Amino acid sequence: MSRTVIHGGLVITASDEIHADVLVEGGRIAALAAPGTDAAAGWSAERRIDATGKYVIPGGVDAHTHMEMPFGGTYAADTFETGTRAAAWGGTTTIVDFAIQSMGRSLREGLDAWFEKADGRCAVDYGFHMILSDVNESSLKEMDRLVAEGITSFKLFMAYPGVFYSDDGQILRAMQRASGNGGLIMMHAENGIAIDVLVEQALAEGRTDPRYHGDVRKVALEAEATHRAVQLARVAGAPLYVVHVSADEAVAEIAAARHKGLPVFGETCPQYLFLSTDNLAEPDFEGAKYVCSTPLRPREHQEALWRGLRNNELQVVSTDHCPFCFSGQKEMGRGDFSKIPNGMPGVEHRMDLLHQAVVEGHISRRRWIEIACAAPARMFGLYPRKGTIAPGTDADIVVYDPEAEQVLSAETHHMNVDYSAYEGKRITGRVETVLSRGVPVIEDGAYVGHAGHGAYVPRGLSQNL
Ligand SMILES: NC(=O)NCCC(=O)O
Ligand SMILES: [Zn+2]
Ligand SMILES: [Zn+2]
Repeated sequence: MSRTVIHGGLVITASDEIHADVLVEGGRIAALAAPGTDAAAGWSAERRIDATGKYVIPGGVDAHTHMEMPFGGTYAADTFETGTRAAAWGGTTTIVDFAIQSMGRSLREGLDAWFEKADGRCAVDYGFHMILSDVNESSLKEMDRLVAEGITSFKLFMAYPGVFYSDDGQILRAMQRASGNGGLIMMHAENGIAIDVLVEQALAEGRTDPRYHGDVRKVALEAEATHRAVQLARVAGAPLYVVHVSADEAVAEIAAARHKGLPVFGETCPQYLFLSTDNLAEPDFEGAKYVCSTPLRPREHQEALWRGLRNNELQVVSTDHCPFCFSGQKEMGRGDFSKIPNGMPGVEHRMDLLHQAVVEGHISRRRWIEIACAAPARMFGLYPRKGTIAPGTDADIVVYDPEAEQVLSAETHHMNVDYSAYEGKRITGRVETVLSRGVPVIEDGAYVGHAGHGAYVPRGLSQNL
């Protein structure tokens, strides 16, 4: 069994910061010992990593990605191969992607298609959620079987009528089913019926630029849908996880539900924490790069999101990585913002952007690891195998240099997309080494992994409840 020692670093988990030497045996962490143990005892190992002055942190868990997702007549530009490689570059060692049930088809067909896309192609480990597009008696029954197989979370949409949309009755039925089988309902909370009216009116009045995408997807319509989702979950007796929360009033809805003791959880994404409607308003159609749903909000919303993350009103930061190239894909919406494919790239930058948030004082180091590693792992039934550093857990480990300086750019990123949403942004901190189940994937600033190393991980029930 191959052995690796990481010595001299500061091991940071969601609960502790300790200077320790870490021994990896095969794919697992075998021991943590006082600093200097390795030097004194001479642990036998094939590989020694000097982490002096560096952080030793769990690999990131990104619980919201869309590799090769079909949307608006095109596909998200990252494949499982390119997207998981980019994830590895950024210190993320597990993704949970969304398999999609097509209208009129079974969950199984959708799931099989996603297994086919991912199998043998991933650089790091992966699991699946299931998007329910067609809630009916048979798909409800299938939910039970999927939960038993390790697909333990289901996304429903209150937006996108005619595509992914479920009405309140369908949502209630799915939540009731989840309350019986232990599954977790993830909600895209925007009132899509009302939004479509506003889209139609905007286009009829000649308001066609990307910034109107943000205008029509009103804060009130995110807050209203969030409130409705909470009440439906309450009636069903089911837990609820609200994805990509962007608006202060939606955070308030989640906080109010949690205050009442309801099992309601919230996720936000780096784009809502670092970008704003100013980006959507960039001239020459450049705003299209920032079209995603829920939309970017005015800067004032960011403080509520940071506060929510600090106070545990929001538990997780995922990327909602869903990249479309500016050229040829985002451009499909020139003259009609509603035809711009929704989604932004980000899987590579989440750990760095959140470290920047530590540097800027928004969150503590341990909260960084909680929201990016431990909480998503617990929320989606992967903990403690993923999301922490402890004996017996998978050796998904990042050696992170907190002093290194870097500038994010499309010139240097590894995502398969022709722009960076963070072009020119300076970051203090950088991933130096990444191990996935003990195997080096990033070493000395080079990718040393391979497609197919990443394994499918069936998940348990959510442990956050
Ligand atoms: N978020 C987004 O704009 N695209 C991906 C699909 C979704 O998460 O709703
Ligand atoms: Zn969504
Ligand atoms: Zn998404």
